[in-house]
Amino acid sequence: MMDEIQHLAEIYQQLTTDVQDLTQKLADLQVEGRAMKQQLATEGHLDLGSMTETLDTFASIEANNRLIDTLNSRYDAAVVRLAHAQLLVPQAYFAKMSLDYGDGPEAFYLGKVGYADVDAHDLVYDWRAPMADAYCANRTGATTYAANGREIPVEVVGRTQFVIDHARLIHAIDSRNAVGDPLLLAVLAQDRTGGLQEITATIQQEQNAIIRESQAPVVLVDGVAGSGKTSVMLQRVAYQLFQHRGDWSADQILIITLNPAFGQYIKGVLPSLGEAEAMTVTYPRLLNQFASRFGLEDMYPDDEQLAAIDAALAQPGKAFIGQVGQLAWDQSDASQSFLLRMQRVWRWLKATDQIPEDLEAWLDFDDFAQQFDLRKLSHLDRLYLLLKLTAYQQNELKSVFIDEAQDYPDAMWRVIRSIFARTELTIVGDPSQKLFGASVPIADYFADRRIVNRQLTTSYRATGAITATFAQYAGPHWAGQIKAVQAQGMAPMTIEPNQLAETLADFKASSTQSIAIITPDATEAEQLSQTIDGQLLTAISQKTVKPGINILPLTLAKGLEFDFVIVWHWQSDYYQDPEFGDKRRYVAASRGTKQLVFVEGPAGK
Ligand SMILES: Nc1ncnc2c1ncn2[C@@H]1O[C@H](COP(=O)(O)OP(=O)(O)OP(=O)(O)O)[C@@H](O)[C@H]1O
Repeated sequence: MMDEIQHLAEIYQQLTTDVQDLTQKLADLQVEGRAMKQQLATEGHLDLGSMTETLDTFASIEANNRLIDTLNSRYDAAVVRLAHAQLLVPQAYFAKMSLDYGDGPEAFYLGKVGYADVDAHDLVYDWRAPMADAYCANRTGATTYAANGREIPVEVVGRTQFVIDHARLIHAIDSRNAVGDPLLLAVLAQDRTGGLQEITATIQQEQNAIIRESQAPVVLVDGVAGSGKTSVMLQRVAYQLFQHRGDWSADQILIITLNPAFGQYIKGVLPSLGEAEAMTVTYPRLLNQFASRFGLEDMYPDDEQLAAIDAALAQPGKAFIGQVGQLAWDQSDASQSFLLRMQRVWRWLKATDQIPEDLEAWLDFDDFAQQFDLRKLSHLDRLYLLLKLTAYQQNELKSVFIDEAQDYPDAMWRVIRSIFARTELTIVGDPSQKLFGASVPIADYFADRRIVNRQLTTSYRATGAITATFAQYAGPHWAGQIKAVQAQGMAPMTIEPNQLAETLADFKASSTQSIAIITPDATEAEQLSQTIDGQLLTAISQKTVKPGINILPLTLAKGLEFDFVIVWHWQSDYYQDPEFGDKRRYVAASRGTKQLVFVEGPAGK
């Protein structure tokens, strides 16, 4: 322990000194940059007299450009180094691995980002580095890890977890002697302040496998409530950015979320991992972004017949539906599908520079509908048809992440499959949390791509008692499989509506704890907010969950979590629905981490 206290003191000292030095260095580089620009401006006349002078002038411009480039890259490197040092100051590392590559044990400290001293000696290793896999995968003894396509043999001799607060070493836990995972339990017992937190220091083995999955372009994760699906998804974003550093940037990653409130809830996780925020978008918004590219108007995601359009496109080609390209159509193979023939026309139009200005005016949508016995095409139908016929793909995005996958309709998967045909996809969901609509077999949409399926069955979020309660409603998909890691805690209670105020007072929640009152719908949330002093969250507001009381409908509470959860009108028709009742109860009861209260009613039911 003394050695570790000493080691931390040295690293902490180095980090804090570096923060000061780098801050100064950046200021100096800025001054130097300004001075250089001024100098170049005064020297910058072009001497284009004789041939030799011209060459000299060009050579000196070249040399100056190189100077500016060097200065810029020194500046950029200092910015990154400063950001990393600042990120590590509060917690320089969270674990130590002793690895033996054949010549005795060597210590490797793992942190949120890697950090080296000026002589390039690694002080802290990035948790995403290949050898850190042996730690995150919880391996001991002789093992291997993959690096640069090779399997590296190594013996994991020791593993220590640390709880660190700046220069203070609070705990050092030797994982070989520890019972369970004390650090995980300590982290899970913390208050929920409103936003999701990164989980780097306590990533579990089955989660690590998903975060680091690199074999297949499509990863489908099916996980019980509170199993860390969203957390794993965000850690995987950070992992992919690290794997492809220098190649991918955060703006090439897209996260599709069910609602804007959820986008707010996950905001901040990636920056806390030292990465830039990824883009988040809801499905309707994504559709509208594509629509505007094709000059189409507002999309209504529900107004569609995409399955029928796909079926029509697969049929042999009938009559041509475009204003230009008749010749290419006539020359195409009539035994081929309508889709292939139209795509051929499109390629020909492109090759001959005849792409019509207004794509919508190019195609006769009514003709198409009539040929294949379809209803009049909606805006979304038209967009989809245009996407398919022009073989449009969004290749600027490298990786797309979809959370709460079970809640998206068939049409969304058809669009996603089509536009992201070459993009990596990570899709996470829980079939038992489906609150509405027909269930869709997601894997079927990606049958032509390599898919890896993974399951998460341990629930981390809640106490044992809460987990056992929501597990009752988990349905056949998870029957008997849900495991809890936390202690039993308090049994859920049931109260009368008139006991609500008193129950809220009893919580004595601290200022960092969050309470949710979950209602069947937005109207009831609004009504309750008139008598209860709390923040109202509705589908249209983009507010974030806050410490204190939040009043919100179940559809918005999805994916979020709170210290205390009160489920309002537990006996309403909404929760008794023969098809979705259990699923709604499962989602509602799985939102709380510490305490769960059911409010009876409405009266008479
Ligand atoms: N390995 C871990 N270490 C620490 N905390 C974890 C870990 N895994 C999950 N958690 C915590 O458990 C809670 C649930 O995680 P998360 O919200 O990611 O689960 P989920 O599967 O997306 O849940 P749901 O489907 O119910 O919305 C979060 O508070 C998260 O921080």
